[in-house]
Amino acid sequence: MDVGAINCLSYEDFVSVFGNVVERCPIIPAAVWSQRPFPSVAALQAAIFDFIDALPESGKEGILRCHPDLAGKELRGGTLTRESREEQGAAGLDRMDAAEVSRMASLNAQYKERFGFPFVICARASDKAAIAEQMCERLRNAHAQERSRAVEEVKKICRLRLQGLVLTDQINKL
Ligand SMILES: NC(=O)N[C@H]1NC(=O)NC1=O
Repeated sequence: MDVGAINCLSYEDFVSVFGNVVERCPIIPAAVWSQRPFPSVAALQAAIFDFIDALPESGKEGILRCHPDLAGKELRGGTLTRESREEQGAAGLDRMDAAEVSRMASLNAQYKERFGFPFVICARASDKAAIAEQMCERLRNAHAQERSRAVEEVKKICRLRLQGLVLTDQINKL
């Protein structure tokens, strides 16, 4: 799909195509649809990022709370979104031994206890060993610093999901 086709979408179709570029937050594409026509796919992405940046801190934390745990019960139960399942699979999180699963569960729990939202990282840009390391490291961050770090990861995930949905020639480049 190119930017011309994107600009022709009804809001129902737009939300159906872009509804999960931010995990389980279809309100974001539903909100930015009214800014069309977008001059480029990069402009669509910028509108999504601006919407996120304009949210109060509680709204940003709300977005983080829409993310499933990494290697958590949703992965085991098969209830992840398609995008999340593919990303967690790409990082090898669906192929962990019992010790790795239990370490990840303990880090997820410590992180949630400390910050009140789940650990979020762009799994496609990482792997299971690096993710566990990052969890340990980021657990030491201050709350506000960690919230903005996690939102940056949401944007990385969004960029890759958008890329997967659009053509990547000049005008559509991100
Ligand atoms: N918790 C978390 O980071 N979840 C996500 N990361 C990612 O790349 N896809 C997700 O669903």
